[in-house]
Amino acid sequence: MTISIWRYSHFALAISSFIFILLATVTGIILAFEPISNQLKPYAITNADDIKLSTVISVLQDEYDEIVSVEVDNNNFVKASVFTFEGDSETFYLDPNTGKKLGELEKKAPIFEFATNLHRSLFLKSTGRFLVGLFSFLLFLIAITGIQLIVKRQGGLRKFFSKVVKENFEQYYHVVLGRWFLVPIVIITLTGVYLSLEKFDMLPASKMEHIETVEKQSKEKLELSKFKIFNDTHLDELVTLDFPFSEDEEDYFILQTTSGEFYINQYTGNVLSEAKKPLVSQLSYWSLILHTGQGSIVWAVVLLLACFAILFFMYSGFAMSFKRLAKGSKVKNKFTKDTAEYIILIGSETGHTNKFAHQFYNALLDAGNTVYFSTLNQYHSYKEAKHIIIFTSTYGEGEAPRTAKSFEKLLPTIQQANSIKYSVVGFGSLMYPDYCKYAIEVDEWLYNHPNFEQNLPVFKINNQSFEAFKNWIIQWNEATNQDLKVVLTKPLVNRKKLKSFKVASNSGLNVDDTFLIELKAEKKLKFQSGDIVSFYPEDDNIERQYSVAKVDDSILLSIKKHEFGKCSTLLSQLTVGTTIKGKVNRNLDFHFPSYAKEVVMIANGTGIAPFLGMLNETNKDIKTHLFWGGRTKASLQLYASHIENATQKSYLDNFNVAYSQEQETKVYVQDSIKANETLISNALKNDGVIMICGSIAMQNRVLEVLNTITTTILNEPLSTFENNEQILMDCY
Ligand SMILES: Cc1cc2nc3c(=O)[nH]c(=O)nc-3n(C[C@H](O)[C@H](O)[C@H](O)COP(=O)(O)O)c2cc1C
Repeated sequence: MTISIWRYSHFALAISSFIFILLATVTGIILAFEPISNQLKPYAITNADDIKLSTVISVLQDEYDEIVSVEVDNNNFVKASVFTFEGDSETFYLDPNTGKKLGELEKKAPIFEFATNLHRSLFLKSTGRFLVGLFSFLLFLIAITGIQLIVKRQGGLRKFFSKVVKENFEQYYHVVLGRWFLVPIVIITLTGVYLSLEKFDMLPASKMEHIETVEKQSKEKLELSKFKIFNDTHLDELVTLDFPFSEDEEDYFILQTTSGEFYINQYTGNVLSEAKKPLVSQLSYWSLILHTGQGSIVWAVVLLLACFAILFFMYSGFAMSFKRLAKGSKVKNKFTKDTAEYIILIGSETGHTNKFAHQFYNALLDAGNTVYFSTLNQYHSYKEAKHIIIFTSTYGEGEAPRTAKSFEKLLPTIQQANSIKYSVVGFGSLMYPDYCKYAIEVDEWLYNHPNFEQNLPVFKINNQSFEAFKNWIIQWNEATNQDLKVVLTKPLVNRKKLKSFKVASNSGLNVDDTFLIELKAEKKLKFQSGDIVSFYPEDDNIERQYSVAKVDDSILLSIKKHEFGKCSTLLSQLTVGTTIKGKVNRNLDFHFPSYAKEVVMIANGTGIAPFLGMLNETNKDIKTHLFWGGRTKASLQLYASHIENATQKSYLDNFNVAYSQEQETKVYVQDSIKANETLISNALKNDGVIMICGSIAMQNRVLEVLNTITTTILNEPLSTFENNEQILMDCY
């Protein structure tokens, strides 16, 4: 079954049972507090498996004239019905070790009474009970379809618990919490269904069949505390013990335990007859315990958390669906398919690709072009088209996403009037072995099709990176001689929340127009190398981010000044003592992995910045390698002192530099990586971590080389190590 069918089923089930599940969950939250509060009361016994029934009987015999019954309820409270020496009849909770009364029997609190009725039957008697059973079953199906969705998303059952790609808050925690709470939710729902079936007598008959036992030889009268069965039974097994009604030998003890029922001679202690609890009753008992959390504070807390998780799933599920609909691929086309020169076709499963395609569509329109926007499923003939631009994600295991499923069949059946230039942009994730596979296939089909001519090679974008998208726009502009602009629309920053940073040093520009600037936060600030600092120049308020190195509690940034770059120009001109406002965001995915035995850092240009700080965080026991690519020897001067310092302290074991302009044959950082394939494969094999920081173009080249190394030397695709969190990236 394809992922869309699972998603639709999951969504349809959730929609159809929303109100009932909401009611059941809210009342479930209230009810989870009942066993918790019960377990905090002094009546609950914690060491029931240590206390023998015979002990309880002896202490009760000392304290009272006559015992009628002893009972342990589902809360682990021990109850006794007795006659006192004064002739009064009493029933109370007792301390099983002393026989002393601990308190009167308590009635269920009205709030729990109310919540129980609502939870069990919605105050609708049998109809309500039926509905609750039905919706419990639907919730079970939602959980099962959810498991299937996670398996598909993670790329197989084996990767069920591997790293989850974070697309947004709702999606991330829907999956993460889903993985942790699926088991409790399946248990809650199955036990709920079972209890409903029981109420409707839909379970097989469960009468206990007594079998008389051959009476033991001994007819000797024994004290109760010497009865073997009372010594063998502990309180964790006891349900009730009813004492004989009279002293007549025909009257006997009736002992009910969690496993069965026994009739016991009141003088000899011999078992007269016994019956095993049928499986159906045992399942009913465990269903009740597991569904209500009675008797266990830990399980009751798990149930409580599972109820909160269900509420979160409802919120996040609807939020995701709403966002997906809002991101819909519909655009009000200004031009028809036969009048537009530019045709944008998208393939998307969950709508993330659409925002990039919309930006490109608007940029083309703003530049005065005629554009038509549609999906790959609606591929047609286009009379005036000169360019087709395809934006498509990859789903399942390298398959077409939902809005591209029919494209492969349609393509050979439709003839275009003119030769059309095409460009394919693939959206995918390096966490999957078939990275952007569908986009690559589309590119191949068009390449081999007589109507099409390649304008740009297929371009792959990892995890919806906007920086990578901007890089593709640059390539597009160069290839088509255009100047399209795309901006990532971000909410405006609240300037009052920004922090002040004072410039402690500024190296000035080097031969590559690059500089190092050191900033000190004016107020105390917690940060680490690899975190991100953002600045918002006042004239456009657009966010600019830089990767941070922490050196002596200062923020060290390495920045390239761009000719028309507002922020890089502003920063390059800051003198010592002046201040700038910004904020630091934690970037937990790119912190130094101090748990690893070996770390390989790979960077080009200013991407070296976070590593300059991390070289202070490593130690002699962690093998640390740095691969850096720059233009010339002079480019390295800016960082030389930091690298020498780390080498002297033995924090850096090996520094490998690749210059692209120093000699005739250009050497790039990916070439150094290729030349050191044994070092790289050994590091990965020994659970080492590879960190990559720098340009997207460098990242793509390096990843290709790494993939070749892992597949040829280690027989594993790079995605295996990516899933293992052994590849950390921060590229722009
Ligand atoms: C269940 C699932 C399967 C995926 N399979 C792949 C895959 O095989 N190859 C890949 O490169 N990306 C894969 N991805 C990542 C998506 O292609 C990526 O997140 C993309 O940006 C989603 O865009 P869309 O929402 O427009 O479909 C998968 C994502 C999910 C959730």
